[in-house]
Amino acid sequence: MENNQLLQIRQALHQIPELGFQEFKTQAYLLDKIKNFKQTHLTLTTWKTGILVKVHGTNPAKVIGFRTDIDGLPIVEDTNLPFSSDHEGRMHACGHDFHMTISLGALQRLAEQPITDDVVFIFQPAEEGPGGALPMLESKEFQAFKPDVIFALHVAPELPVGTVATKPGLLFANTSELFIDFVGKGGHAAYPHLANDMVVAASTFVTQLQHIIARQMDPMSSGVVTIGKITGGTVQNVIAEKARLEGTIRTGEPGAIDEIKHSIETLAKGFEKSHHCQITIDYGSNYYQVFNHEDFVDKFREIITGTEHIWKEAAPAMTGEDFGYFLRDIPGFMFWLGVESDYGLHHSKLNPKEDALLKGVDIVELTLRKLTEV
Ligand SMILES: CC(=O)N[C@@H](CCC[C@H](N)C(=O)O)C(=O)O
Repeated sequence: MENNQLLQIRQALHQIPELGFQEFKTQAYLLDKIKNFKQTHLTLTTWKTGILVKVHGTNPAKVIGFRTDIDGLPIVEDTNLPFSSDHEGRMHACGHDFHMTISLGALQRLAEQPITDDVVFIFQPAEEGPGGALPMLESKEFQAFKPDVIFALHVAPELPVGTVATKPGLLFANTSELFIDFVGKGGHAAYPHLANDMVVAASTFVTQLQHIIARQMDPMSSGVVTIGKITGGTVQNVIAEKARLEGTIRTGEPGAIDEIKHSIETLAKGFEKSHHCQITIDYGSNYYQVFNHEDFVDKFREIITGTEHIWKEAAPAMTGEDFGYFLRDIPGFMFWLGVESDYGLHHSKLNPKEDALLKGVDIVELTLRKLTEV
Protein backbone atom coordinates (compact mmCIF):
# COMPACT_ATOMS: atom_id res chain seq x y z
CA MET A 1 0.00 0.00 0.00
CA GLU A 2 1.34 3.42 -0.97
CA ASN A 3 1.97 6.01 1.73
CA ASN A 4 -0.75 8.30 0.36
CA GLN A 5 -3.29 5.46 0.68
CA LEU A 6 -2.29 5.02 4.31
CA LEU A 7 -2.82 8.75 4.88
CA GLN A 8 -6.24 8.61 3.20
CA ILE A 9 -7.31 5.66 5.34
CA ARG A 10 -6.05 7.21 8.57
CA GLN A 11 -7.76 10.52 7.83
CA ALA A 12 -11.05 8.83 6.88
CA LEU A 13 -11.00 6.74 10.06
CA HIS A 14 -10.05 9.81 12.11
CA GLN A 15 -13.29 11.48 11.00
CA ILE A 16 -15.57 8.70 12.26
CA PRO A 17 -14.58 7.89 15.87
CA GLU A 18 -17.16 5.77 17.67
CA LEU A 19 -17.45 4.57 21.27
CA GLY A 20 -17.05 0.97 22.39
CA PHE A 21 -19.41 -1.54 20.74
CA GLN A 22 -20.89 1.26 18.60
CA GLU A 23 -18.15 1.08 15.96
CA PHE A 24 -20.65 0.40 13.15
CA LYS A 25 -19.28 2.87 10.57
CA THR A 26 -15.73 1.89 11.50
CA GLN A 27 -16.49 -1.80 10.99
CA ALA A 28 -18.20 -1.08 7.65
CA TYR A 29 -15.22 1.03 6.52
CA LEU A 30 -12.71 -1.67 7.50
CA LEU A 31 -14.76 -4.41 5.79
CA ASP A 32 -14.97 -2.34 2.63
CA LYS A 33 -11.19 -1.87 2.54
CA ILE A 34 -10.49 -5.55 3.28
CA LYS A 35 -12.87 -6.65 0.49
CA ASN A 36 -10.64 -4.81 -1.97
CA PHE A 37 -7.54 -6.76 -0.93
CA LYS A 38 -6.50 -9.93 -2.74
CA GLN A 39 -8.96 -12.56 -1.41
CA THR A 40 -7.23 -15.83 -2.38
CA HIS A 41 -5.71 -16.48 1.07
CA LEU A 42 -8.27 -14.71 3.28
CA THR A 43 -11.05 -15.98 5.56
CA LEU A 44 -13.06 -13.36 7.42
CA THR A 45 -15.60 -13.36 10.21
CA THR A 46 -17.14 -10.64 12.36
CA TRP A 47 -17.82 -10.58 16.10
CA LYS A 48 -20.09 -7.76 17.32
CA THR A 49 -18.46 -4.63 15.84
CA GLY A 50 -15.09 -6.39 15.55
CA ILE A 51 -13.51 -8.32 12.68
CA LEU A 52 -11.21 -11.34 12.47
CA VAL A 53 -9.30 -11.96 9.25
CA LYS A 54 -7.16 -15.03 8.71
CA VAL A 55 -4.41 -14.93 6.09
CA HIS A 56 -3.75 -18.59 5.31
CA GLY A 57 -0.06 -19.45 5.30
CA THR A 58 1.78 -21.42 2.65
CA ASN A 59 2.67 -24.29 5.02
CA PRO A 60 1.36 -23.34 8.45
CA ALA A 61 2.74 -24.81 11.67
CA LYS A 62 1.17 -22.16 13.94
CA VAL A 63 -1.13 -19.15 13.96
CA ILE A 64 0.27 -15.67 14.71
CA GLY A 65 -2.17 -12.98 15.87
CA PHE A 66 -1.91 -9.20 15.51
CA ARG A 67 -4.51 -7.29 17.49
CA THR A 68 -5.80 -3.77 16.82
CA ASP A 69 -8.28 -1.74 18.85
CA ILE A 70 -10.87 0.26 16.91
CA ASP A 71 -12.87 2.55 19.26
CA GLY A 72 -12.62 6.29 19.94
CA LEU A 73 -13.07 8.42 23.08
CA PRO A 74 -15.78 10.81 24.33
CA ILE A 75 -13.53 13.86 23.80
CA VAL A 76 -14.24 17.06 21.84
CA GLU A 77 -11.44 17.32 19.28
CA ASP A 78 -9.44 20.55 19.31
CA THR A 79 -6.77 19.93 16.66
CA ASN A 80 -8.21 22.16 13.88
CA LEU A 81 -7.08 19.51 11.41
CA PRO A 82 -8.94 19.58 8.07
CA PHE A 83 -9.93 15.95 8.72
CA SER A 84 -11.11 16.52 12.32
CA SER A 85 -13.80 14.29 13.78
CA ASP A 86 -17.21 14.47 12.09
CA HIS A 87 -18.72 12.94 15.22
CA GLU A 88 -19.57 15.63 17.78
CA GLY A 89 -17.90 14.91 21.13
CA ARG A 90 -15.95 11.90 19.84
CA MET A 91 -12.27 11.74 18.97
CA HIS A 92 -9.57 9.23 18.10
CA ALA A 93 -7.47 10.66 20.93
CA CYS A 94 -5.74 7.38 21.72
CA GLY A 95 -4.38 6.70 18.24
CA HIS A 96 -6.67 3.81 17.33
CA ASP A 97 -7.05 5.39 13.86
CA PHE A 98 -3.28 4.83 13.52
CA HIS A 99 -3.54 1.28 14.87
CA MET A 100 -6.28 0.36 12.36
CA THR A 101 -4.45 1.93 9.41
CA ILE A 102 -1.21 0.12 10.23
CA SER A 103 -3.11 -3.14 10.57
CA LEU A 104 -4.84 -2.67 7.20
CA GLY A 105 -1.48 -1.85 5.57
CA ALA A 106 0.15 -5.00 6.97
CA LEU A 107 -2.90 -7.14 6.14
CA GLN A 108 -2.84 -5.96 2.54
CA ARG A 109 0.85 -6.88 2.20
CA LEU A 110 0.30 -10.32 3.78
CA ALA A 111 -2.74 -10.95 1.56
CA GLU A 112 -0.50 -10.32 -1.47
CA GLN A 113 2.38 -12.37 -0.12
CA PRO A 114 1.45 -14.74 2.73
CA ILE A 115 4.02 -16.11 5.14
CA THR A 116 4.52 -19.78 6.02
CA ASP A 117 2.26 -19.60 9.11
CA ASP A 118 -1.35 -18.50 9.34
CA VAL A 119 -1.83 -14.92 10.52
CA VAL A 120 -4.96 -13.60 12.21
CA PHE A 121 -5.64 -9.86 12.15
CA ILE A 122 -7.89 -9.04 15.11
CA PHE A 123 -9.87 -5.77 14.97
CA GLN A 124 -11.18 -5.52 18.54
CA PRO A 125 -13.92 -3.13 19.71
CA ALA A 126 -14.29 -1.24 23.00
CA GLU A 127 -10.72 -1.03 24.32
CA GLU A 128 -11.37 2.31 26.02
CA GLY A 129 -14.41 0.80 27.69
CA PRO A 130 -16.31 -1.26 28.58
CA GLY A 131 -13.66 -3.75 27.35
CA GLY A 132 -13.96 -5.83 24.21
CA ALA A 133 -10.93 -8.09 24.66
CA LEU A 134 -12.28 -10.49 27.28
CA PRO A 135 -15.69 -11.20 25.64
CA MET A 136 -13.99 -11.41 22.23
CA LEU A 137 -11.41 -13.86 23.57
CA GLU A 138 -14.22 -16.04 24.97
CA SER A 139 -16.33 -15.91 21.79
CA LYS A 140 -16.67 -18.94 19.52
CA GLU A 141 -15.64 -16.74 16.58
CA PHE A 142 -12.30 -15.95 18.24
CA GLN A 143 -11.79 -19.51 19.49
CA ALA A 144 -12.13 -20.73 15.88
CA PHE A 145 -9.34 -18.34 14.82
CA LYS A 146 -7.33 -18.50 18.07
CA PRO A 147 -3.64 -17.68 17.56
CA ASP A 148 -0.72 -19.50 19.27
CA VAL A 149 1.21 -16.27 19.68
CA ILE A 150 -0.09 -12.70 19.69
CA PHE A 151 1.26 -9.15 19.58
CA ALA A 152 -0.05 -5.59 19.39
CA LEU A 153 1.22 -2.04 19.30
CA HIS A 154 0.20 1.25 20.86
CA VAL A 155 1.20 4.69 19.62
CA ALA A 156 3.54 6.66 21.90
CA PRO A 157 3.32 10.46 21.37
CA GLU A 158 6.40 11.07 23.53
CA LEU A 159 8.69 8.89 21.37
CA PRO A 160 10.27 9.93 18.05
CA VAL A 161 8.98 8.40 14.82
CA GLY A 162 10.97 5.26 14.02
CA THR A 163 11.30 4.23 17.67
CA VAL A 164 9.81 1.09 19.20
CA ALA A 165 9.84 0.54 22.94
CA THR A 166 8.88 -2.38 25.12
CA LYS A 167 10.12 -4.56 27.95
CA PRO A 168 9.72 -8.06 29.33
CA GLY A 169 7.16 -8.44 32.12
CA LEU A 170 4.86 -5.66 33.26
CA LEU A 171 4.27 -3.02 30.56
CA PHE A 172 0.78 -1.65 31.43
CA ALA A 173 -1.09 -1.53 34.74
CA ASN A 174 -4.06 -3.30 36.25
CA THR A 175 -7.05 -0.99 36.01
CA SER A 176 -10.53 -0.55 37.35
CA GLU A 177 -13.01 2.13 36.46
CA LEU A 178 -14.53 3.95 39.43
CA PHE A 179 -17.99 5.56 39.63
CA ILE A 180 -19.16 6.98 42.97
CA ASP A 181 -22.66 8.40 43.49
CA PHE A 182 -23.51 10.60 46.48
CA VAL A 183 -27.10 11.26 47.56
CA GLY A 184 -27.80 13.67 50.43
CA LYS A 185 -30.36 16.39 51.11
CA GLY A 186 -30.66 19.44 48.88
CA GLY A 187 -31.81 22.85 50.05
CA HIS A 188 -31.54 26.61 49.82
CA ALA A 189 -27.99 27.94 49.43
CA ALA A 190 -28.57 30.24 52.39
CA TYR A 191 -29.40 27.39 54.83
CA PRO A 192 -26.53 24.89 54.76
CA HIS A 193 -27.40 23.69 58.28
CA LEU A 194 -30.72 22.35 56.96
CA ALA A 195 -29.20 20.36 54.08
CA ASN A 196 -26.46 17.77 53.40
CA ASP A 197 -24.35 19.22 50.65
CA MET A 198 -23.17 16.58 48.14
CA VAL A 199 -20.84 18.98 46.27
CA VAL A 200 -18.90 19.40 49.52
CA ALA A 201 -19.03 15.65 50.25
CA ALA A 202 -17.84 14.65 46.78
CA SER A 203 -15.08 17.24 46.53
CA THR A 204 -13.74 16.34 50.00
CA PHE A 205 -13.86 12.67 48.96
CA VAL A 206 -11.63 13.45 45.96
CA THR A 207 -8.89 14.84 48.18
CA GLN A 208 -9.22 11.95 50.66
CA LEU A 209 -8.81 9.43 47.83
CA GLN A 210 -5.25 10.68 47.32
CA HIS A 211 -4.46 9.84 50.96
CA ILE A 212 -5.18 6.19 50.17
CA ILE A 213 -2.31 6.21 47.68
CA ALA A 214 -0.01 8.44 49.74
CA ARG A 215 -0.64 7.03 53.20
CA GLN A 216 -2.24 3.58 53.01
CA MET A 217 -0.52 1.95 50.08
CA ASP A 218 2.92 0.35 50.44
CA PRO A 219 5.23 2.99 48.93
CA MET A 220 7.26 0.22 47.30
CA SER A 221 4.13 -0.79 45.40
CA SER A 222 2.61 1.59 42.85
CA GLY A 223 -0.88 2.95 42.35
CA VAL A 224 -2.91 5.83 40.93
CA VAL A 225 -6.45 7.01 41.56
CA THR A 226 -7.61 9.67 39.11
CA ILE A 227 -11.00 11.35 39.14
CA GLY A 228 -11.54 12.65 35.63
CA LYS A 229 -15.07 13.94 35.99
CA ILE A 230 -17.19 15.52 38.74
CA THR A 231 -20.87 16.33 38.34
CA GLY A 232 -23.34 17.53 40.92
CA GLY A 233 -26.08 19.99 41.74
CA THR A 234 -28.51 21.87 39.56
CA VAL A 235 -28.00 25.62 39.93
CA GLN A 236 -25.66 28.06 41.70
CA ASN A 237 -27.94 28.91 44.64
CA VAL A 238 -29.23 25.45 45.51
CA ILE A 239 -27.35 23.04 47.75
CA ALA A 240 -26.73 19.88 45.74
CA GLU A 241 -28.69 16.78 46.63
CA LYS A 242 -26.61 14.59 44.28
CA ALA A 243 -23.02 14.40 43.05
CA ARG A 244 -21.06 11.87 41.02
CA LEU A 245 -17.35 11.14 40.66
CA GLU A 246 -16.00 9.23 37.66
CA GLY A 247 -12.46 7.97 37.63
CA THR A 248 -10.05 5.09 37.40
CA ILE A 249 -7.77 3.08 39.69
CA ARG A 250 -4.38 1.82 38.42
CA THR A 251 -1.86 -0.48 40.10
CA GLY A 252 1.36 -2.26 39.25
CA GLU A 253 0.26 -5.47 40.98
CA PRO A 254 -3.04 -7.29 40.39
CA GLY A 255 -3.75 -7.71 44.15
CA ALA A 256 -3.18 -4.04 45.02
CA ILE A 257 -6.31 -2.99 43.16
CA ASP A 258 -8.49 -4.90 45.66
CA GLU A 259 -6.70 -3.25 48.57
CA ILE A 260 -7.42 0.20 47.12
CA LYS A 261 -11.05 -0.74 46.52
CA HIS A 262 -11.34 -1.89 50.13
CA SER A 263 -9.89 1.44 51.36
CA ILE A 264 -12.33 3.39 49.15
CA GLU A 265 -15.25 1.42 50.58
CA THR A 266 -14.06 2.06 54.16
CA LEU A 267 -13.71 5.76 53.37
CA ALA A 268 -17.22 5.79 51.87
CA LYS A 269 -18.72 4.23 55.00
CA GLY A 270 -17.15 7.01 57.10
CA PHE A 271 -18.40 9.68 54.69
CA GLU A 272 -21.93 8.30 54.85
CA LYS A 273 -21.88 8.98 58.60
CA SER A 274 -20.00 12.27 58.61
CA HIS A 275 -21.78 13.79 55.58
CA HIS A 276 -25.20 12.21 56.23
CA CYS A 277 -25.54 10.70 52.79
CA GLN A 278 -25.76 7.46 50.83
CA ILE A 279 -22.81 6.48 48.66
CA THR A 280 -22.93 3.89 45.89
CA ILE A 281 -19.73 2.60 44.27
CA ASP A 282 -19.55 0.92 40.87
CA TYR A 283 -16.22 -0.38 39.51
CA GLY A 284 -17.27 -0.52 35.85
CA SER A 285 -14.82 -2.48 33.75
CA ASN A 286 -11.53 -3.90 35.03
CA TYR A 287 -8.49 -4.72 32.89
CA TYR A 288 -5.77 -7.21 33.67
CA GLN A 289 -2.17 -5.97 33.38
CA VAL A 290 -0.27 -6.20 30.09
CA PHE A 291 2.51 -8.63 30.98
CA ASN A 292 4.92 -9.33 28.13
CA HIS A 293 6.42 -12.78 27.67
CA GLU A 294 10.18 -12.49 27.92
CA ASP A 295 11.04 -14.91 25.08
CA PHE A 296 8.94 -12.96 22.61
CA VAL A 297 10.32 -9.60 23.72
CA ASP A 298 13.83 -11.02 23.22
CA LYS A 299 12.85 -12.22 19.76
CA PHE A 300 11.30 -8.83 18.92
CA ARG A 301 14.48 -7.05 20.10
CA GLU A 302 16.50 -9.30 17.77
CA ILE A 303 14.11 -8.52 14.90
CA ILE A 304 14.40 -4.74 15.37
CA THR A 305 18.11 -4.51 16.20
CA GLY A 306 20.21 -3.81 13.13
CA THR A 307 17.28 -2.41 11.12
CA GLU A 308 16.57 1.29 10.47
CA HIS A 309 14.17 1.25 13.46
CA ILE A 310 15.36 2.31 16.91
CA TRP A 311 14.94 -0.04 19.86
CA LYS A 312 14.30 1.44 23.29
CA GLU A 313 13.78 -0.39 26.57
CA ALA A 314 10.46 0.88 27.94
CA ALA A 315 9.49 1.64 31.51
CA PRO A 316 6.21 0.19 32.81
CA ALA A 317 3.29 2.64 32.49
CA MET A 318 0.04 3.19 34.37
CA THR A 319 -1.92 3.10 31.15
CA GLY A 320 -4.39 0.24 30.93
CA GLU A 321 -5.08 -2.05 27.98
CA ASP A 322 -7.49 -4.94 27.75
CA PHE A 323 -4.91 -6.60 25.48
CA GLY A 324 -3.66 -7.86 28.87
CA TYR A 325 -6.46 -10.47 28.75
CA PHE A 326 -5.11 -11.85 25.45
CA LEU A 327 -1.60 -12.04 26.94
CA ARG A 328 -2.90 -13.83 30.04
CA ASP A 329 -4.07 -16.62 27.74
CA ILE A 330 -1.72 -16.50 24.75
CA PRO A 331 2.06 -15.83 24.79
CA GLY A 332 3.26 -12.67 23.12
CA PHE A 333 3.95 -9.00 23.70
CA MET A 334 2.88 -5.41 23.19
CA PHE A 335 5.10 -2.52 22.16
CA TRP A 336 4.99 1.27 21.92
CA LEU A 337 5.40 2.83 18.47
CA GLY A 338 6.84 6.38 18.40
CA VAL A 339 4.52 8.90 16.71
CA GLU A 340 5.74 12.26 18.16
CA SER A 341 3.04 14.69 19.23
CA ASP A 342 3.23 17.80 21.42
CA TYR A 343 0.11 16.55 23.16
CA GLY A 344 -0.23 13.14 24.75
CA LEU A 345 -2.75 10.30 24.65
CA HIS A 346 -6.32 11.31 25.56
CA HIS A 347 -5.57 14.99 24.82
CA SER A 348 -7.99 16.91 22.58
CA LYS A 349 -4.99 18.23 20.59
CA LEU A 350 -3.23 14.90 20.04
CA ASN A 351 -1.74 15.06 16.54
CA PRO A 352 0.63 12.17 15.79
CA LYS A 353 3.06 12.41 12.86
CA GLU A 354 1.69 10.50 9.90
CA ASP A 355 5.10 9.29 8.70
CA ALA A 356 4.83 6.82 11.60
CA LEU A 357 2.11 4.97 9.63
CA LEU A 358 4.45 3.48 7.03
CA LYS A 359 7.03 2.71 9.73
CA GLY A 360 4.32 0.88 11.65
CA VAL A 361 3.32 -1.21 8.62
CA ASP A 362 6.99 -2.07 7.95
CA ILE A 363 7.54 -3.11 11.58
CA VAL A 364 4.41 -5.26 11.78
CA GLU A 365 5.14 -6.96 8.46
CA LEU A 366 8.79 -7.54 9.40
CA THR A 367 7.78 -8.97 12.78
CA LEU A 368 5.27 -11.36 11.20
CA ARG A 369 7.79 -12.54 8.61
CA LYS A 370 10.44 -13.13 11.27
CA LEU A 371 8.10 -14.74 13.82
CA THR A 372 7.15 -17.34 11.25
CA GLU A 373 10.79 -18.52 11.28
CA VAL A 374 10.71 -19.22 15.06
C1 LIG B 1 -3.89 3.01 26.35
C2 LIG B 1 -4.97 3.67 27.13
O1 LIG B 1 -4.97 4.87 27.26
N1 LIG B 1 -5.92 2.87 27.64
C3 LIG B 1 -6.98 3.35 28.48
C4 LIG B 1 -7.80 2.18 28.95
C5 LIG B 1 -8.98 2.62 29.80
C6 LIG B 1 -9.58 1.54 30.63
C7 LIG B 1 -10.76 1.99 31.46
N2 LIG B 1 -11.73 2.78 30.75
C8 LIG B 1 -10.27 2.76 32.68
O2 LIG B 1 -10.28 3.99 32.68
O3 LIG B 1 -9.90 2.13 33.68
C9 LIG B 1 -6.40 4.09 29.67
O4 LIG B 1 -7.07 5.03 30.15
O5 LIG B 1 -5.29 3.79 30.15
